[in-house]
Amino acid sequence: MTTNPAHTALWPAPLASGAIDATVQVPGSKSVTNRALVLAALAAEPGWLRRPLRSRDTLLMVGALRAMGVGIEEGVGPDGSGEAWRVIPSGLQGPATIDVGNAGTVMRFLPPVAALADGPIRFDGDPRSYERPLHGVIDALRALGARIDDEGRGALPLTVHGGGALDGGPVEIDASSSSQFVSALLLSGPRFNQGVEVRHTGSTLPSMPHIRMTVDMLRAVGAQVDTPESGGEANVWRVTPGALLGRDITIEPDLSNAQPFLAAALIAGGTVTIPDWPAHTTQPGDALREIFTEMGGSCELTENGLEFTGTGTIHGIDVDLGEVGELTPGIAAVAALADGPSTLRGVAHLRLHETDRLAALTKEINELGGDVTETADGLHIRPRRLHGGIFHTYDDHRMATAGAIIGLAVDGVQIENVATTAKTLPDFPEMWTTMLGTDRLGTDRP
Ligand SMILES: O=C(O)C1=C[C@@H](OP(=O)(O)O)[C@@H](O)[C@H](O)C1
Ligand SMILES: C=C(OP(=O)(O)O)C(=O)O
Repeated sequence: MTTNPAHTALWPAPLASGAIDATVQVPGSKSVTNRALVLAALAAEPGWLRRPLRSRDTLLMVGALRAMGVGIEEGVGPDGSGEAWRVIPSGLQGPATIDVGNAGTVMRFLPPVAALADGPIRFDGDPRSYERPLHGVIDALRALGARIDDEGRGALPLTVHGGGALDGGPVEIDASSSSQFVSALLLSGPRFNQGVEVRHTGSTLPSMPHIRMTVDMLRAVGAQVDTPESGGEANVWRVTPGALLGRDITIEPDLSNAQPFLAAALIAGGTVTIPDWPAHTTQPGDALREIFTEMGGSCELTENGLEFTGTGTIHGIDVDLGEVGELTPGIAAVAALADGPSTLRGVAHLRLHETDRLAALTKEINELGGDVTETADGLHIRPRRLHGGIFHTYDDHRMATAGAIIGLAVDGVQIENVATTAKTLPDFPEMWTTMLGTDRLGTDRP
């Protein structure tokens, strides 16, 4: 949880001056875009991604796949509508160097792809990427036949010495620190000689919706995925070897990135509409409909999208966020403004996200006068009257949006390095001020 001295620019978070009435078009999902890119790159024929997210994490994925020889071209979709990427798979080649930035999806989903390449693929990234768990992917790939040189670190930086193919087969992993270990092995599984059977052996498994997203998206491109022992929640996934189809897919809006805008209606009152909210989705952000309703809002899925209405009165909540961990910073920010205490549970693994999110939220909310304590697996938040001050973000996009949420109700909040939102939502500051009808200084537009 270190502050990057290069990123000390301060952004005055605008106060909400009244009830909000806005429609906010949220760009594509990071998680869906990066899975779609990997699956298209591994397919046996070209495919299309329409309305992909263009942000740091997805452009890193594009750059990495291109470095291994995959063609990714700008274009319009086959029906002529919307911006799109055309992905043209090819024999994966090294040598190549891949910058993972601080993208969990890139650092975890691509080593299995690299194991299928011909030649060495070097992985490096931001300093924080060295600290994020990767051992589950490294150990599993070795067990499945890959050669990886990590100089004993069990983490980045490392080199995967791709042999052009991988045996695959059964493998056990402990994915309690990140569901992305499971997703990573499943996504490339159809291309392993024997497919893959992943058994999770740890006691907890976060972010199940993201694993369901992986399974659904694999099936949508023709892969066979079975969950043999799924009496309760699945902990074994079997992927049969086989060719993947090149599809034409439209990326759903990022529902986790819709969070700050929905939160704005909750805090300021009024209605925020998010067009194209999917009726059925594996995205964890869909849980916001229930969570933010319990916290005082109401919502309706209409032909315009999700219409979410708040009154300005916010209730505390006691909730297990283990399945939807990436929503925690935004929920914590709203909870700090509620009329009663909140307990957020099931998210110990957030200590190893972009930053230690439990420590960062505690410190930053408390520095504004709040009363947050860390628990073994989450946060207790007792709302207090907050005051202005600098809200540090630790290179974490969701810390920046959490600070902006608090700034709606608290005068004088300044977000350090709001540009870190570029990880998944590069236009956040402009989208935010447009929604509020204010300019950068928080003054009303004529
Ligand atoms: O697979 C994915 O796209 C993601 C899985 C989750 O990771 P963890 O299981 O590591 O929390 C989530 O927090 C992350 O933002 C995206
Ligand atoms: C945890 C997150 O990202 P990553 O994909 O880098 O794990 C996140 O976006 O909240």
